[in-house]
Amino acid sequence: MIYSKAGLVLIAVNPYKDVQIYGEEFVTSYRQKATDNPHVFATADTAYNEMMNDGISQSIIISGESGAGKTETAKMAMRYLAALGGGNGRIGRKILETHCILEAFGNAKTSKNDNSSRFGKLTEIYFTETGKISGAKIQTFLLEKSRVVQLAAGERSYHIFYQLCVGAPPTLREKMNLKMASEYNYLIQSDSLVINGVDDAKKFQKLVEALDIVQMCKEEQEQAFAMIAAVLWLGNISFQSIDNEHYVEASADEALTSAARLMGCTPHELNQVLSTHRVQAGKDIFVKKLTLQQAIDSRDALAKFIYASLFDWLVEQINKSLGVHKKYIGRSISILDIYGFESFKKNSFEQFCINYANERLQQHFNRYLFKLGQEEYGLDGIDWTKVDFEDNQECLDLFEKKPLGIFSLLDEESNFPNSTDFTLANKLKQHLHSSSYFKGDRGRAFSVRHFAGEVLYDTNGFLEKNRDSLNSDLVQHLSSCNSELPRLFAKKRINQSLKPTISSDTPKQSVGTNFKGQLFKLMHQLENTKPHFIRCIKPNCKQLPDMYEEELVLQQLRYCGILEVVKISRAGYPTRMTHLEFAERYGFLLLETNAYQDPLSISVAVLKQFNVLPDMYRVGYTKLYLRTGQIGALEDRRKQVLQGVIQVQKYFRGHRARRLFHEFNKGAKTIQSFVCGENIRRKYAIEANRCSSYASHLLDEQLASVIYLQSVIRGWLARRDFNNMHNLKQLNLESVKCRRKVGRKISEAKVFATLDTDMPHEQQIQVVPSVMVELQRKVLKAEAILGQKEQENATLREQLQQYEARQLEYEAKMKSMEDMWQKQMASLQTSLAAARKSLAADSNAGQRRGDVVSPRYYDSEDNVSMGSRTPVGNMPDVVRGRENGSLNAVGNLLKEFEQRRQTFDDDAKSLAEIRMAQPTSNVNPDDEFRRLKCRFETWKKEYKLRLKETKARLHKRGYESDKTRRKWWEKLGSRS
Ligand SMILES: Nc1ncnc2c1ncn2[C@@H]1O[C@H](COP(=O)(O)OP(=O)(O)OP(=O)(O)O)[C@@H](O)[C@H]1O
Repeated sequence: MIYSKAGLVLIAVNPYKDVQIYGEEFVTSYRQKATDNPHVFATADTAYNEMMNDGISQSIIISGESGAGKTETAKMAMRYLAALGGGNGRIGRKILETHCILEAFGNAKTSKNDNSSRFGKLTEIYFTETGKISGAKIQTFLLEKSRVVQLAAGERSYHIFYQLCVGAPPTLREKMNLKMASEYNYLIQSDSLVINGVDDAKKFQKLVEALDIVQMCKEEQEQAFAMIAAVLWLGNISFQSIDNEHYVEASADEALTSAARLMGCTPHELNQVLSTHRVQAGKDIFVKKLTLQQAIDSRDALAKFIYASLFDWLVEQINKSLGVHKKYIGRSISILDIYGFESFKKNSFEQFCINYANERLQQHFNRYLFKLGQEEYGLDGIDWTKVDFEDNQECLDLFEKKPLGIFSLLDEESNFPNSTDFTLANKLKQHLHSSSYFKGDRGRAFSVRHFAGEVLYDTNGFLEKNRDSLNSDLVQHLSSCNSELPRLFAKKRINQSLKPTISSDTPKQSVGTNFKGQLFKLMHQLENTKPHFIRCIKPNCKQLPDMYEEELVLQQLRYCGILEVVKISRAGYPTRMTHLEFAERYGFLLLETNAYQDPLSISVAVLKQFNVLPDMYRVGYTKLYLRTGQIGALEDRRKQVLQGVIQVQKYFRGHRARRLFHEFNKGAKTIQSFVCGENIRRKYAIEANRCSSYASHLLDEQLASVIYLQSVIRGWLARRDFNNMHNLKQLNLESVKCRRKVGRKISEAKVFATLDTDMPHEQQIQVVPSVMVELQRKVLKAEAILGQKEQENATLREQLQQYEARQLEYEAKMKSMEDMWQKQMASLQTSLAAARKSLAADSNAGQRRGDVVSPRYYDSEDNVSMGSRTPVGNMPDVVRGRENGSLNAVGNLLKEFEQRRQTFDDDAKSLAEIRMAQPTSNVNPDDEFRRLKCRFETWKKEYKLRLKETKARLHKRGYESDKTRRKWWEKLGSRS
């Protein structure tokens, strides 16, 4: 087990081997709280849950010596958080891939750690309200750039140099004129080019993949690799004396041309900037040649500047890729993985800064765990015996105090133009010798008593590194290069130098002051979060598994204050909660909830109910303080009860959901049945409409067929019956005797059947032959048919009688019409005859009197006039001649009358005949009679008119009638 807990601090011992405790099953196990064994996952889980529950940003502060496993632990914590708040998965993966990039460019092999982080790193992971990762931001601190140009024995430069040299594809190698690592001066300073068990080529492939994942385009990747190659080629630039004064210029070789090409300038330009220095004197600018050392420093400064700028640019690109929308920034978990405490044989400015950073972190650790906690006891009225701890405030003062702190003195000395590392060492010794944490040493050295041990520093290079001055010619040169990145780096540097300083008198911020400011900012940031501490312990100095150097471990535990943490945890009350928080969290566990009203009494009642001994907790004015392990029982019970509640809720909700489901299901089915019914009814109505016409047509056809069949069958039956009857008749006639015999035989048989039981049954059947049965059946059938026929006959007879009656009726009508006709004819004839007679008589009288008789108008009532014949014989003779025409006209009328009468008589007779002959004829005699009568009436009217006209004409011609005639007419009138 590599993890253990000391109070609130997780202790992680580096196993230096794969311990198989970081798999998915472990993530799930801690996520589901299936286990609560100390683990980095448990710490990350606590941080995540506290962030989600309390809405407060959290921090996981990982500290320990170099090689103690801080970076690995930070990676595991991030992996767990990525699994918890993976979001869409992409952002989580990106965060994890950043390790690969930053390790390649910011990690190197040191004597303490094969993969030592040479920069500090704070990764802030942002979460949404729902706990999903929304983005991240990486903050880096003070990259050890001296490593680019200077290596200690057994150490390597940054991994990327070796990875590029061995892993770059041929096209890239050709483009950058890349050689093997052993051909570059910067890399061969130490004898260590490879790391055991590490494949740099493979690492390069992984790096390219990671760059792809963080969406760095191939062009940008190539530009970054070109800068790495440029740094390598810069290191290979050599200088040669050009005069007796030892001024130098760069050798015009492959290194110069390659470096110049990669930077986007000419070899001449590069040579100029590396071997000369422009000095401004008033308005004049002088070009000062550089000595060999100055040229080398200039070259190395350029290489360091390019590399450090490239590292910052990479971090910027990564942050862009992990960028998060502002609205999501609110809650975060920050993971701090800062370089661990370092103590080498020779410690330089870098170690000085790194160890100062560790002092700051230790101070944060002490403040949170010892100072604040113990102060709080006093303020909250808890009886507490103070636990002593190693407070590093004095050590920090040694670094930070103004004006006599190391940083202030360093800055002061850095600003003196004639100062050297010696003058600096002397100054420090002079001003700080009274501090118990400072000790001056021989020559340029001094030592500081850090919380983790005493470290001897060599001030060699302190001033130069603190100044970090870059020849403005170099910056100018970079800004005029054709390549994009050198121009960008120069621009940034120019912008930084243009930034206003605190006052115009104060010089540009030194590296030390800048770093101090960065750390202050970092601490302020961490103070706004709830910290979770992880202390990494290095089990041995040989980086070997299963090797435990007790002394080394104890030293680390002691130095970082773990023993005090344990002491405080045991004596103190690490769990603290306000009364309200406690009552809200555990109050529901009380059996009698109504008995207590205020949070304090609820809290105390809960503690009593769970038998927490009075020694195990303290009640403060505002908070409850519990000893280690006491809250566990309460938490367990709470978890148990909550699980029970959830279980009950689950069943209740399940039941309610099921009931609702059944109700909805029933309702849905009812609606469905209605809808289905309605649909089917509608369909049926449509179908029925469509079929009914077809069915009726079919029915008609079937009916016709049935009738036809019936008629055929009936016809056949009638014919068969007729034939049977006919045959029967024949049979009757021919076999009267036979029948008599048969009848006798039957009666005999019947007698025998009744009397003679001896006679066999077969014989009895023979005696009643089938003929008899058949005959009887036929007789019955014939009788039935006969009855039917008789019925039909009776119907026909009845119909005949009806026809006859109607015929008689018609005949009677005809007769009466004929009679009337005859009468009218007779009357007309009589009228005409009388008219003729009277005309004749008038004619004779006229002859006798010799005067003219003027014609007279007849009465319009012709039927009256027709009742008598005109007395033609009485017509006067004198006018007879003239009257011949009139007589002719009368004759014509008479003739016409005769003809017409004949015609009407004929028509009437023929109609009567038709009626008699064809009672069912199409011709309707009644209608025909009516039409005939109509015709006759029309003709009669016309005829009367003409008769009247004729009379008038006669009268006009002066054919005066005499009294007789007038009398005749009057007689006619009286008769009517
Ligand atoms: N949990 C672990 N399991 C297995 N190996 C580990 C673990 N932690 C650390 N190591 C091993 O120890 C080495 C050093 O760890 P790491 O780089 O994390 O140390 P560090 O404290 O970050 O050092 P530095 O301060 O120098 O960066 C790793 O390369 C790895 O081989």
